[in-house]
Amino acid sequence: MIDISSLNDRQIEAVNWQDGPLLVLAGPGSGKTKVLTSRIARLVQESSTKHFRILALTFTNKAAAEMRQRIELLVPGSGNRVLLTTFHSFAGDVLRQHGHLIGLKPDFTIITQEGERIALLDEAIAKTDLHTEELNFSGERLLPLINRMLENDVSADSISKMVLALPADQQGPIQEIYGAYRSHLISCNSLDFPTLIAEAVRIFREISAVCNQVRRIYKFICVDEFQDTNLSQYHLLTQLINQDSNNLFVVADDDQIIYQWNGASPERLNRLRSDFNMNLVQLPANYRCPPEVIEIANKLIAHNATRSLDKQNLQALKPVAAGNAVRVGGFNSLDEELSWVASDIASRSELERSRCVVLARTRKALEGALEQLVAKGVPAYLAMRKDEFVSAPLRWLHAALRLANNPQDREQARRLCKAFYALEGLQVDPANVISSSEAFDGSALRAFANIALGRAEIGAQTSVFLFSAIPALTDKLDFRSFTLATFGWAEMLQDTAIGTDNPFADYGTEKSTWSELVAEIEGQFGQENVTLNVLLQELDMRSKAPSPANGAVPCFTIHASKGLEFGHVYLIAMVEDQLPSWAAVKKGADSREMQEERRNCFVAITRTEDSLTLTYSQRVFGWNKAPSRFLREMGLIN
Ligand SMILES: Nc1ncnc2c1ncn2[C@@H]1O[C@H](COP(=O)(O)OP(=O)(O)OP(=O)(O)O)[C@@H](O)[C@H]1O
Repeated sequence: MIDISSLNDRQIEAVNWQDGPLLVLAGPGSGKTKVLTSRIARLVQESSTKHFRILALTFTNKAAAEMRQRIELLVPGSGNRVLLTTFHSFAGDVLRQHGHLIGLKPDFTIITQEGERIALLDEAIAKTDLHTEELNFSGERLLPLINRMLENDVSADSISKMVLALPADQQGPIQEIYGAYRSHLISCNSLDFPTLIAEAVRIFREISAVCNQVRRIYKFICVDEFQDTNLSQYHLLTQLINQDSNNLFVVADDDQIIYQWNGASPERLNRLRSDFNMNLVQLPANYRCPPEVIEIANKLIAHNATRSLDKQNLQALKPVAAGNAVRVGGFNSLDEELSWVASDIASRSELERSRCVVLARTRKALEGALEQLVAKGVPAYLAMRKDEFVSAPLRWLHAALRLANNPQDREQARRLCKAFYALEGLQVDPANVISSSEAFDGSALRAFANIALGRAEIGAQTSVFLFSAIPALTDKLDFRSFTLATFGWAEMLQDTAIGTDNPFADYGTEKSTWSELVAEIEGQFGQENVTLNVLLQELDMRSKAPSPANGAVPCFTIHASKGLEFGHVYLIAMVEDQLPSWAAVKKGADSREMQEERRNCFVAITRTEDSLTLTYSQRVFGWNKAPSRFLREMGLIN
């Protein structure tokens, strides 16, 4: 039996929820993750003789990995009964299995770079007969609109309504370009993040056999952080629900919607409640924050008009501790402010320092904070997504694997040759690689090896490596042996490397990141199910940023801090035009944008376990700024 004795009554009610739809409307720090993982563990344990599976959808790989670990601890060996994954990864899985029904091959490529998406959109526009010069259309100009259409799951049926807001002469062309972009991606066997979801929805909608199969397998569906779903993700979810049982368990907090710009919306929660007639359990008890923080959080969020009408106030369960749990500091300039913050963090013991975080609405303010921390000898880092590896050995490995998977990929041939030059100092022309690949059954990778091996300047170690590893990879697609062989080769080159241009900078860190990511993917799918395609697609969905050094102080945007908790929170640059943002201030006090900014502030302050420090300055980036209106709304300044 799962031990739920430490849970409160409402948490227990949610954990023991059996069939039918339930919305767990819960504030920050109320144990949402605990409830979700305990319920899944209980369902698995109580149905050990059954074969159905449970699907749990999250928004980040990190959240999915953490929950998988927690469930594994509660019910060891539960991996084959539970699929804990992100919306995008789930859609990728569906498309690998069923994408052939819409003309997609299982080894499709995921496009993560904005520039590549723009180029594909330009190609799609060129394929139409439209005179786009007159309309001043380009991929760069249209991509944001196409994104919005994809986030809103615009289909062939609904598109004419969606484009009504555009000038009359643009409506027809935009409809055509939207269709052309989706078809072009499929003809290139490529998808970007929004089309991953959109094409999975299309399969479910158009091919009922697929939809029914998925509904039969997944008897229970759970969603974490539902408030972040855009319409397209919502449609994906609704297709999965078996209408007879409606076993949908959703955890959400409408006060933590901070992805409105990405298609999330406060109305979606209301729609869910009416579409599925959801039962409701609220978790207002907060185990994380000091009562002083809860008091200001309640005051702040009460100013938002679009909350669920029946939403209960947060209740503080932590006792009041000695000392000030909330501090406010006003300064003359941002430099002075950040210098004070860095000194305050530096003055803490090593242990307490490692429990600190610096939060800001924008990266620019965080860069200043990082500089000040480092100057005061405090190890710190800026969290950011890293889409591609940068060290030459990892770039070479990644390009080689991508080329093995997609033998005629010109871009990967170019990257392979570039990384090879950095490592071996030998120039191979990518155009030559592609044009000579016909003689190697279309394999650009074998053509590359043939050209490189024919060059007199090639080193003996590289020769041996290419001669044995490339055919082994292209024949069996065994990425594990190839990875080991590549690391071995790279390390031999590293030992003899000379010169100042170091192609091995970051190699050690990136090698560890590679291994961690592969282990995470194998943990999600089971080692035997991770083929080369699965590996590459899942790698594309993950950040390649290294794990931070132990004890280093994170400098996070508020968005990056979502779902996390920290001993001491420093929320900096609390001025108008930063938090709230300039765009929200321009839209006005009652705008949707201003409410989203208020939720940003709410998310930031509720990360606090022990102490919260809010700082602002008169001069920020050279401009005079007023203190944030949120400080007043929280009752912290007059
Ligand atoms: N019944 C409980 N008794 C004691 N501590 C609890 C209980 N439930 C949750 N907690 C603690 O409260 C903290 C917050 O829990 P959790 O991380 O699950 O919050 P959350 O609701 O997912 O928060 P957020 O919305 O901010 O991401 C954790 O440290 C957790 O251990």
